[in-house]
Amino acid sequence: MPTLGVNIDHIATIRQARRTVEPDPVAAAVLAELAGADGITVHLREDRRHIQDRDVLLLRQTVRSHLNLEMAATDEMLGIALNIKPDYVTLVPEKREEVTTEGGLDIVGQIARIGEIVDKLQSVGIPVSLFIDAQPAQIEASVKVKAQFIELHTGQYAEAKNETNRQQELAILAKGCEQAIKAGLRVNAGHGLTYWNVYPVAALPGMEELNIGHTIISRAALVGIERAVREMKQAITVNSNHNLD
Ligand SMILES: CC(=O)[C@@H](O)[C@H](O)COP(=O)(O)O
Ligand SMILES: NCC(=O)COP(=O)(O)O
Repeated sequence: MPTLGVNIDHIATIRQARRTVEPDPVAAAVLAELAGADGITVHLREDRRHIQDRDVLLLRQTVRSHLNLEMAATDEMLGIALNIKPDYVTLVPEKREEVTTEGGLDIVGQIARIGEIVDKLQSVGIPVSLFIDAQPAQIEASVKVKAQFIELHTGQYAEAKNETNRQQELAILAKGCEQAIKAGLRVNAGHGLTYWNVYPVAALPGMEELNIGHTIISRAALVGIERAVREMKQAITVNSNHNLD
């Protein structure tokens, strides 16, 4: 069964909604690791809508499992990655206007540029994963640029409108996973996975790691609300510094 990389972007989304200091993704990463996360994933977007540079710097020092830095294939991000040296980098496509990552990275269409970035990162010992759709040509191109990993974009599977469509998307992922492993790539997957749809993807032969964020942070907000309200009632009633852990 694959390991779990917990994406903590949406802890930062809540913080940035108020431009304040809580909740801190660095603290969330510690708690996620204590709960069994095998890795921590953050997406440092060019528009800095959630994760900030400060977060990545601190996470580099505090993460005890492995830190996966998702980033666009730009010179700015390359500079940050070379400086911070995460445990691995996942190159992802990015559009300012999108609500979340909409598709896989087009390796075929920018093979020279991606190859150059993969080389630069790997020359200083940073393994690279490419976030792609499970299309044969994109997988072949990922082999050509010598990436170690791909991360299969599971968004279309997650958004399937009915069971037939879901099975079709799962079959595409299964085929892609098999093709990639045969070609020597290591395979991760993620995007839009939830408690309800994760198992069939986790069960794909050879799948190494699933990166999951939004559904975990959503659930954390709900399962944590009872305690949070109780603690606020306590803080209102007792005139002392509330000792939150
Ligand atoms: C590439 C990818 O799938 C993740 O980056 C995920 O989408 C989280 O990033 P956002 O929360 O910014 O969409
Ligand atoms: N690369 C996918 C990821 O990190 C998490 O995506 P999501 O679970 O927040 O959709």
